[in-house]
Amino acid sequence: MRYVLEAENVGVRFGGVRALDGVGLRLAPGEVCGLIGPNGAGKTTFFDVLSGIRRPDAGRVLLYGADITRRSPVWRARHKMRRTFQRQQLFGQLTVADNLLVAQEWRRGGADSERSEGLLRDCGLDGLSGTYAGTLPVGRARMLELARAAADRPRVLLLDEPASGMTAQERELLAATVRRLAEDGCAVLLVEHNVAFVMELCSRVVVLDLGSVLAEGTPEAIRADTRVREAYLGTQPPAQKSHT
Ligand SMILES: Nc1ncnc2c1ncn2[C@@H]1O[C@H](COP(=O)(O)OP(=O)(O)OP(=O)(O)O)[C@@H](O)[C@H]1O
Repeated sequence: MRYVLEAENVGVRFGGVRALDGVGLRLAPGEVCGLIGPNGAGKTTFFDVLSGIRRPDAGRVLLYGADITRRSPVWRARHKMRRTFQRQQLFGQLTVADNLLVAQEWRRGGADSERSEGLLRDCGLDGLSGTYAGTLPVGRARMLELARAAADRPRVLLLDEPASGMTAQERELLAATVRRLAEDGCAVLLVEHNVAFVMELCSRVVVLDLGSVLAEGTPEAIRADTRVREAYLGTQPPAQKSHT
């Protein structure tokens, strides 16, 4: 099996805090993998390491088997890795269509209007291409972030809380779009507090706790894992209604 993205033994310290300690993860092409865990487990720090925003104190990150640990976020983006953030990072003063155009043209790749139109349709944004991104309601803005991240046909997508602030209907659209991207071969890793959403969408789930991988497996195996229930799932609100 040739993995798209691999993390080996990743460690990050903030002073005396071990944010990550010996974390490993492998993503296969076309896989949708969920990363869950309690607040402070290290999920965002791990995303920062994978996307090149933070250099780990230990361990390596590999893209198609090549060590990219010291490569910049821009280098990674050029090599088809894309990430979204917990906080929205859209160009609010540009239209929906121009947000996608920028995502395609920044590396002088040229516009791919067919791709843009397809994504806008998939993301429920057709008809809004002339709208300023800054005026979109939160769920739509999140979908635009996904569309923008996907505009340049990434091989790896790292999505940080993509469903937060979305209605149930928007979450369905999000799930369908992520599935479609994965069917095209893109490997997707998503951090998400809405566990029901993760369990529904992902074929594999990794649980981080206190900076280490506590468990990894199918959604069924993770739900049944006593350690996961004790560390995390037991503390989840019933049916994750807090994120509707
Ligand atoms: N810049 C920083 N300086 C110091 N400590 C930090 C920094 N960033 C994160 N930490 C600490 O590292 C640990 C992991 O934090 P991180 O934000 O990665 O967790 P998380 O799983 O993403 O949490 P959340 O679900 O709340 O977003 C926590 O103990 C946090 O307090």
